[in-house]
Amino acid sequence: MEISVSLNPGNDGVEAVVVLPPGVSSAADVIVEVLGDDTLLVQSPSCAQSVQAVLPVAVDPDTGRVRFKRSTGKLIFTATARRSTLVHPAPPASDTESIAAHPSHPPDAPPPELPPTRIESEPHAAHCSAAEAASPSPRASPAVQAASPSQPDQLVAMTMMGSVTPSPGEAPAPAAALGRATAVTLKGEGRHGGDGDGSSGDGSTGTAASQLATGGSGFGSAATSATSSGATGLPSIGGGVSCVTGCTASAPDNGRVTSPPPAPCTAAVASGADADATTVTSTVSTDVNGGDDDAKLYEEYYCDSPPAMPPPSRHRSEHNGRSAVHDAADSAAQQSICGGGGGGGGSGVNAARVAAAFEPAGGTSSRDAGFSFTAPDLPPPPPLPPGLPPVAPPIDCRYLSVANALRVSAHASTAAIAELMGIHQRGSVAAERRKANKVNEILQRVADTLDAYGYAVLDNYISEAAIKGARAELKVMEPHYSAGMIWVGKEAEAGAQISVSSVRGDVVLWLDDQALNATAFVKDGMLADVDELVFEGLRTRLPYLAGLHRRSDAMMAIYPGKGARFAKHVDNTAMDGRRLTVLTYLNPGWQEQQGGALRLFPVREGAEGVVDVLPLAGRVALFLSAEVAHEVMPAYAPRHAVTLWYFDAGEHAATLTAAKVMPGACSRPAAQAAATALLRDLLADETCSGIPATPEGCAQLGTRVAALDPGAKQLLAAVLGLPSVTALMESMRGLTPESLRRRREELRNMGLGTQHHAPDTSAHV
Ligand SMILES: O=C(O)CCC(=O)C(=O)O
Ligand SMILES: [Fe+2]
Repeated sequence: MEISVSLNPGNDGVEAVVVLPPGVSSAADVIVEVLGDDTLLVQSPSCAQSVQAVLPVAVDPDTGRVRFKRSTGKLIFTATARRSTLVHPAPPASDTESIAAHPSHPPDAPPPELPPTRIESEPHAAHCSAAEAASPSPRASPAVQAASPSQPDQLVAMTMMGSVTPSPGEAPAPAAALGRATAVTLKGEGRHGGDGDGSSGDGSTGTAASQLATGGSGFGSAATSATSSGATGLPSIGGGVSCVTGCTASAPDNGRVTSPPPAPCTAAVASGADADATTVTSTVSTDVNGGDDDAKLYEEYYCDSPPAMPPPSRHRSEHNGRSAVHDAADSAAQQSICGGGGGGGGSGVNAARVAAAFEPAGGTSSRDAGFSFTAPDLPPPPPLPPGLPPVAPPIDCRYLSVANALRVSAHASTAAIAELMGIHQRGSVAAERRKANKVNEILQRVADTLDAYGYAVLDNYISEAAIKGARAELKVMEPHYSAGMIWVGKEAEAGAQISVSSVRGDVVLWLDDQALNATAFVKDGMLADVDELVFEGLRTRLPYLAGLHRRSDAMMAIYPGKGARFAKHVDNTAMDGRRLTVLTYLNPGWQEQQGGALRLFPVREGAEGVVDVLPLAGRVALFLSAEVAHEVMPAYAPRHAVTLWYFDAGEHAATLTAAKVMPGACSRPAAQAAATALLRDLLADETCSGIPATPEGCAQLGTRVAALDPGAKQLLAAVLGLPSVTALMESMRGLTPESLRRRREELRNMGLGTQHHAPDTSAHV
């Protein structure tokens, strides 16, 4: 007999009844985890079985509880629903021209009706019947309760590496000033070497920044005000990370409204334990990921990524000794934590811990009871204008896509459709006017949406042909992708650049304009259209975008699946010039159960506080870089996206000027490597760090820190948010086993790292 799981959705969460196979007689022999927030993983190492079941509501993994009912021999897992709102694709525009471009939506088919807080979903292509049976209909989907505002959120300071593309006529930034660690660009020698080290003394601006401090429990007992990381002082892309407690508290409780979550396709209806519950059974854990290519990519870049199957909960090892399966999983987890060898800068850093070395100093925002989302100098965002739905309806931009297609040859097939649609009638004044009006109307809707909500979702903006072509072009470049880098440190120049896959699990490739010339679909079919949208469509319509003058290089990103994610962050907390973040998704056939949603945390009063945006092919998501916190939910299939940031001329110029006048701290590669290696050991799990939380361990740590060269010490101090090397040495002297342990525990509790998705199993009986 196999493990089977019956799912019982309730109004405020879900209950899963797990029927154990014979021989498994205690909860202690079973490991229950939540993957992402909607997949339950039940493992029985003793009988080498595991089952995944897609939960009918997204749950908050931290609320998960497992009870064992001796009377029935069943495990009962319960978790509270997470409140978020999934953005479903925009329905096709109802105008006949757009409809004509949708062979699947004949002109006489009425567009689906829109409920106030969401967009009706187009039916999923391939639902398993089990899923259908197991899940309530979207309309019947229960409203779920608000995420607990008391739940601690995380604050991480990190900055993504990046680069900017100068405007035409503008001199490119000097290579050293770019400060990229492993940003790889296919072309452009000199500017885009693999190790831009930023060592030439470009400093960080120290301009507006979130107040971060180390807190009192570990290193640096004196809370220090440290400047949030960012690409301050650099044309490289920065992004401080602020996660905010209570960000959803004021939003109306509209619930997460989703389509029926399809079960993994190996699921089958089984006669379950409880007659009144639908049972979803599967014999093995399923992996919706793609094929060998992805596995290879994963292996190549993700030796420290969360494993496909999260490590077993701590409960088991604490109470029940170890089993072979557990050992294997743990060793995978440890590998994920410890990563490869020393050196620093490599993928072996337990960066979740490193990144989490920052703690919130406390409330700094007048707007929120918790922490500041935004750069402090920004005015509070305006409330949502009355009468608008709490979630910005996605805007169907197929018409724009087709109109854009007329400009470029890459769109041959959509251009043909345009011809058919009658908008490509050269010489017809009426047609041109009609087209211009229509384009204007859609662009205005985009601008109004962005203005009202701080974000906008555009569906079908990039044509299928362009997506297909771009994917083919990018496939060729895949060997050049490398792990996404983040800055960890109070100042971009003083922090370490490390690969932190548990925080940022993508691999990226930066394409500057020169490299883009080697592409057709990416450049002309995609990015030209996005530039057009921003510079022509939005810059003229929104006053605070009027200063947009250039954009970053294109950051092509792949999340290889296996739970790769990007932790919650705000792109620009350091006033580095970035005003608008634009994401383009390239994932045909993306399914909800594959995860990978862009989760937005808009802060407009009256708007829904959490919105999930699936990375659907052709979809473009825009948001204000300094306002909207966001994260990429764990992706269980390869997820392709392009990120562009658009810079405000004034803010950007100030950043660049400051970079020139403020010589930075040391970021020489050797110092960085040494600091990063120590950080890894310092913050990694005790089991693999080699620095136990004992008096000897603390002493050892102190000795190692003392032995670092001054540059490395300076980096370490910066990364830990300490004001000086002296403060670092003091904090080492004051370190106790208890404070070291506590710090590590805090890091775990911050939700980063391998324990993130583990429900609390302490209620085992
Ligand atoms: O890929 C996404 O949806 C978001 C990526 C992101 O947050 C970033 O690149 O800063
Ligand atoms: Fe971001």
